[in-house]
Amino acid sequence: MEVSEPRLVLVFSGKRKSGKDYVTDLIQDRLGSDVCCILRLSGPLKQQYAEEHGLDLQQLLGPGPYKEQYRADMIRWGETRRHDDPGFFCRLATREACQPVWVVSDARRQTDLQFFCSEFPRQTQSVRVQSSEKTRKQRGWSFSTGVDDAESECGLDSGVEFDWIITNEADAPSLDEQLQPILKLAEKAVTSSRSRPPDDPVLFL
Ligand SMILES: Nc1ncnc2c1ncn2[C@@H]1O[C@H](COP(=O)(O)OP(=O)(O)OP(=O)(O)O)[C@@H](O)[C@H]1O
Ligand SMILES: C[C@@](O)(CCOP(=O)(O)O)CC(=O)O
Repeated sequence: MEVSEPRLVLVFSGKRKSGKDYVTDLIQDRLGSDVCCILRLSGPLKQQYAEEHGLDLQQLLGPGPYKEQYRADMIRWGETRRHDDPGFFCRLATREACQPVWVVSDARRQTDLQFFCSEFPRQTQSVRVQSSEKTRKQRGWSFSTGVDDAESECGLDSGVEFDWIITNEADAPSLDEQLQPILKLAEKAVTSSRSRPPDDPVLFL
């Protein structure tokens, strides 16, 4: 299914090891990859960084400890590119997206959210994934100065009224239950995209 403009853009943010990738993978699994794509703003950043530094891109993209050795430097490297053009990685990450539902897995800065809100004001919904420090530690997180106290991790801690908050904890309601309203919204967006011409943007929210 190909559309020229997304019908729904779900912009996710959350602290390291809150489970952004886990939750966004679940959404794609429930909706199917023909209608839902996952867009990682860090994807093109890591790709260029890996090429310039001779690193293993697959490991940089994965959940393991490899990427953590390079995180502080990747943040600095990305910020020099964002300095002149805050939408640089947002544009690169979205350029080949063709499904009606876009799931952006890793917004970190106000400028990331502003990009989608200004490009797709009617379709964009912000989603925060939250987990306790205890749970994040169990998933491998530990505080790192220069990372966990920097904009990359704290840029969306305040000043945003999220449309949805997902609590990714063992004792919270199941993710399927918490994601129900978002999945319904996505299904509605997909249904409306089937009944309208592809380039007719739709106000469905
Ligand atoms: N609800 C869950 N049940 C089981 N495992 C989970 C759950 N949520 C997250 N995890 C696991 O915790 C680890 C961290 O999750 P994930 O990679 O999704 O976090 P993230 O917020 O994308 O982290 P980062 O940005 O720091 O890489 C992964 O190994 C993931 O499989
Ligand atoms: C360098 C950076 O893109 C790393 C993101 O890695 P991850 O999404 O946590 O796997 C963070 C940033 O851009 O500030």
